[in-house]
Amino acid sequence: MAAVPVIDLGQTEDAAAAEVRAACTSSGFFYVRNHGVPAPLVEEAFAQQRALFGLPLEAKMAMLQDANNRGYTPFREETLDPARQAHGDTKEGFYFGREVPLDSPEASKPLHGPNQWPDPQLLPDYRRVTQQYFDAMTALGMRLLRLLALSLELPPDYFAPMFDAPMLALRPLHYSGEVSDPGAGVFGAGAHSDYGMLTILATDEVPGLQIWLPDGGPEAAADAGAARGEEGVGGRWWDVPPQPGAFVINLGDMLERWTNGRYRSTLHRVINTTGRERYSVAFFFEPNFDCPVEVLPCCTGGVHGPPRYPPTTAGRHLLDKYAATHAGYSAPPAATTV
Ligand SMILES: O=C(O)CCC(=O)C(=O)O
Ligand SMILES: [Fe+2]
Repeated sequence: MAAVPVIDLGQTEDAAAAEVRAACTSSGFFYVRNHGVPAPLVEEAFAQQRALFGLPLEAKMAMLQDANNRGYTPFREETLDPARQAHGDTKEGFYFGREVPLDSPEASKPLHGPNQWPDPQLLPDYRRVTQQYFDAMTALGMRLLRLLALSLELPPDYFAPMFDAPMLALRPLHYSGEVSDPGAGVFGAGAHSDYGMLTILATDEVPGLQIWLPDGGPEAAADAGAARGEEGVGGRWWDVPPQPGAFVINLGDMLERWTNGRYRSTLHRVINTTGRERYSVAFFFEPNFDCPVEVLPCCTGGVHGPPRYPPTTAGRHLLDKYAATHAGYSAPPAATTV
């Protein structure tokens, strides 16, 4: 079993779903190819992100991350693994969400609102290209939802109504050339698991992404069932090398919770071993803010055991996670969001 298998989305949904199930219950990461997102669109989107990060610092600081989690996060602002990091991640990033106009009723929900787009005089094509890429990621996310549902032996459209007003975040990232030093607590991105349901990641050709798997690799992870490995104990970091033309898909904590731990939200990190700068674009694909997240009936009882998590909502789950890792962010109290 490859640590991170490549799944061909050109095959039948049933065949792809079987491979998705194997990946989700073992490493929690897989690549997809034949995904239908045109290569020139990915290239254009990367060119626009490079231009965005190339703007003067004042222009980026003018777009600083707002209360809805949209905008710029400077170098070292985010500390994904506070216990092991000497300082924040050696990366800068932006968040762009689903565009929600201020006069829309949705704008009153936390994490919803208008985006902070760069000045069109500086980057005339940025918004058009990035929105097109965002829409392509959304469509791919909807396809992956069908495979996930089938992989859990649910009807293929099971999750669709939970994604009719989804929380979506495109996150271009730029890692500096600073070489990481794990022993000294210096990381491109500290070890973390993603918060939400699904992440669709595109990277450039510079390596750096790693996942934590127990000794014995993905088979051992599958055998461990819902038990989560702990960094430093009985496992090691495995490289997830760039694969031209493919996206890296991984599962987040919300899906792990929904599946009662059957599907894995795997610890991962980015280290710089080359001294080169690196660009990646993550897309976080999450359900409607009010969507209940409660252990699925197919993942409890019998061998799956009783529910390990109390019910929550997608919005509450994300707000709690953001508050734990962003220096400048504090979640509104629970009473205002559920
Ligand atoms: O840049 C990467 O390869 C990974 C980024 C990541 O893990 C994240 O943004 O959650
Ligand atoms: Fe991540």
